[in-house]
Amino acid sequence: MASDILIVDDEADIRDLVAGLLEDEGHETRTASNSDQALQSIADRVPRLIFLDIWLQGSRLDGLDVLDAIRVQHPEVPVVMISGHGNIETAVSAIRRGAYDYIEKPFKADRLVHVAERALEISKLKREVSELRRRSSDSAELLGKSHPMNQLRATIDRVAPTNSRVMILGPSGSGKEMVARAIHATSTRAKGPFVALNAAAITPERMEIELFGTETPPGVERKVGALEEAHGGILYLDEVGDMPRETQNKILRVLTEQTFERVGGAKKVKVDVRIISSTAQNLESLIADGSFREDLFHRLAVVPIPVPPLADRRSDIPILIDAFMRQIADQTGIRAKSLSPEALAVLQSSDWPGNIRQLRNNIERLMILSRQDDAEAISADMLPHEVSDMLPRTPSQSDGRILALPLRDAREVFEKEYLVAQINRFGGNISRTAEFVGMERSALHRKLKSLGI
Ligand SMILES: Nc1ncnc2c1ncn2[C@@H]1O[C@H](COP(=O)(O)OP(=O)(O)OP(=O)(O)O)[C@@H](O)[C@H]1O
Repeated sequence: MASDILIVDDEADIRDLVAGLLEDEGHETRTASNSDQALQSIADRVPRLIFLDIWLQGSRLDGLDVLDAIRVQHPEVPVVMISGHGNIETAVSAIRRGAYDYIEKPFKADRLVHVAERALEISKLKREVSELRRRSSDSAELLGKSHPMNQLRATIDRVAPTNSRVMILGPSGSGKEMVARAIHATSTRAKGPFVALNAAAITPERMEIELFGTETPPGVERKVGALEEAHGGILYLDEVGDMPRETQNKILRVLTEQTFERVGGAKKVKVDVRIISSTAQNLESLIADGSFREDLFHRLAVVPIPVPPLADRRSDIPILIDAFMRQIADQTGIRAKSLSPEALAVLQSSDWPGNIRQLRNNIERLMILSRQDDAEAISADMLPHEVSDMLPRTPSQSDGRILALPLRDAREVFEKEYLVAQINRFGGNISRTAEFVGMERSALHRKLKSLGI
């Protein structure tokens, strides 16, 4: 298949020769005779493959500098260096700096064509792998039909196409990273990378290397920082609330200056990255006590997106359980089971401080524990203690039994008592009670009236 190939060489003969040989193989070629022309040509349209002369006479940058610029901006494009006779050492160091291969002048036609075909094949495979990765991350669908989830999805749809910096706020395990991935998947950067960095888990010294990468002498392998890795895509900074002050200063500098220097280097590097951050902490109180920079907060949280705790969207729990059972069955081969209405009600009534992650872990544990059991349905007494311990207690329902029953089972027995308990539990909030018991708000109102509540 015809591929767009850029040939960069200061010698017109070499440019014409390489172009001619590749065109004979059916490829399209463009040429550049110096570094600026080359960078401009790449900026106009990213080629599939680049042949790059190591010595670019009369150019602002030499071939290795152009290579560095390509590696930063378009790491997916393979670069084959063209080296003069006796330049092998430089060619080898170019490979260490990320060139795909080199050809030595004078080169044989079949060697040139072979190197080009192989480089194109490898880059095609890389594109396919990243496309598959992207699709598999897209398939991690945000589940839930509750009102808060619908609102969250609408917010994601609104912010995704913009370039605004988003801060996702919510307790641990509530799905903040999934929201960030959903924004990525529906944004104009969906084809670009999604790079996640947990700001809390990294010391300030290490943070600099992880974010900015290193500039090393030729021949020494360099670390590509998360900012460069995320070029053209999204950098997800997880747990910014736990970030040490020093790290906050460094991130603020990148956001204000839009450029950074690699560790050990002086060159300004510019990247095109959208930053999405998240925190489970209350940033307002961290700002009040001086442990989080207010200016950084305003720069990161241009659009704050709250993700509600699972306890605020209990009506999603049956959908989540069902999906997790199927996913875990697919992954482990353990047969998915159903839950008795009582077991489901207990799971729906529990408080889940660890949110969706805790729910998923418990479902996995339940499936493993009930693996040998012949019963079709998992009953309430098979639930781990961790789950029943999370049931909210009220003085009138000290054993949690009534709270644990869904409306459909409790109706005939103690409908009135059940509804009073749920209303008390949600502090008199009719909307939340209606959502929990699975009724329309107006229907619940009518029901309460008819029961004299
Ligand atoms: N709406 C959802 N639908 C399906 N699965 C979800 C949903 N939200 C979260 N999950 C699942 O719950 C788990 C935790 O989600 P995630 O890692 O996004 O949470 P988090 O808030 O970023 O956690 P932390 O604060 O610990 O970083 C993951 O396995 C994720 O796939």
